[in-house]
Parts: sequence; C-alpha cells; structure tokens
Amino acid sequence: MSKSNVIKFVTGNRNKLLEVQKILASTLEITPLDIDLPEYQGEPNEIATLKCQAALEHVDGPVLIEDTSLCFNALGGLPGPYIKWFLKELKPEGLPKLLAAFEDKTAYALCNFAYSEGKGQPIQVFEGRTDGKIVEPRGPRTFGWDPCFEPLGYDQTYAEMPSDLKNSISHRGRALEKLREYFNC
Ligand SMILES: O=c1nc[nH]c2c1ncn2[C@H]1C[C@H](O)[C@@H](COP(=O)(O)OP(=O)(O)OP(=O)(O)O)O1
Ligand SMILES: [Mg+2]
Repeated sequence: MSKSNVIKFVTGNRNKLLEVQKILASTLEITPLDIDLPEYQGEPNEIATLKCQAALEHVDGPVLIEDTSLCFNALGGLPGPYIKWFLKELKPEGLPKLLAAFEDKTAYALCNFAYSEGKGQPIQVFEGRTDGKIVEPRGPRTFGWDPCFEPLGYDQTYAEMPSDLKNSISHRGRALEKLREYFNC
C-alpha cells in the first residue's frame, strides 16, 4: 500500500501514461503505478468501475484508471473493450480484415476514466468518444491500433498525426476534458 494525496494513475501501458501526462500537463498531478489490472467484461463504464475498484486494493488514496475500447459499427460495437486481445493476435494489419465483408468501415474509439478518492468512496466515470474509420495501417507502429484508426474529418491516422493533434481530438483527450471540468482545472 502506498499512501499519498496525489492521484495514482494505475496502468500497465506506458503509451497511455505518456499521453495522459502530456494532456494533463500541469493541471492535475498524477503519479504512475505500473500494475496490470484484470481485463473485465461488460459495458465500458462498468469495466472502468470494476477496474477502479481493483486498483483501490493496491493504493491507499486517490486513484485514476482508464479503459479503452475500439468499436466497429458493422460488428455491433465489437471488438469494443476486447480490442486488446484482437490486436495482440491479429496485429494492426489484421483489423481491417475483420471488416472485409462489410461496406461500413466506420468505428469509434472510447475512453472511460474512473476516479475515486479512496476505498469506500464513490467512483466517477468520464467518457470520451472519437468517431472515425478503420483503414489499412499507415504511420509508425508505436501505439496499439493507432495506425488503423482515421478520425472523421482527417486524412491522417492517429499514428500519422503529431501527438498534439491526436490528443486534441482523441477519445482520451475528450475524456480528460471532462475530468478537468470535474476538478475545475
Ligand atoms: O489511444 C490509443 N491508440 C491505440 N491503441 C490504444 C490506445 N489506447 C489503448 N490502446 C490499446 C492498448 C490495448 O491493446 C487496448 C486497450 O486495452 P486496455 O485494457 O484499455 O489497455 P492496457 O491493458 O494496455 O493498459 P491498462 O493497464 O491501462 O489496462 O487498446
Ligand atoms: Mg488493460
């Protein structure tokens, strides 16, 4: 157990952490805690709540977690929160193949942050969504499915964009806008 008043952001994903730190910059102080939390099933907001409850078992004090989904409209929103396993097995080039039989290539990225001041305290969820489409991978393969996701209104994939542009329109950036509103910062 680590006790502190600063918010512990619990994630096993370094790229997420880097984006969150860059987006929040000096507005909200977070310190990372590298723990692989369980991968739950359910609706994205339920998953975020369960993940936050699990994180509260590791930390004494304020906790922040997030869970990310990539939802294909032609597949009724799947893979959704299970995108991690699809990406692991299929790699980015496999994702557009899932939609080969469909004309509709549209998709949306969802990010659900969950925050609690501590064990026994309420859990607040903040959701951000960015609509786009699934394309053949383009750009650096630095972060997950970024090369396959082209946000609506742009001709670059997330991977091809400068990070400031991605962060200004991304599912994660939009969810963190709500978190900042909540904290008034
Ligand atoms: O902006 C993103 N751009 C591209 N790929 C992304 C992004 N955000 C998450 N991803 C990937 C990571 C993981 O393969 C899956 C989400 O799964 P998710 O459980 O939320 O992430 P994770 O297990 O890597 O880290 P964590 O320890 O915070 O749960 O999509
Ligand atoms: Mg995870």
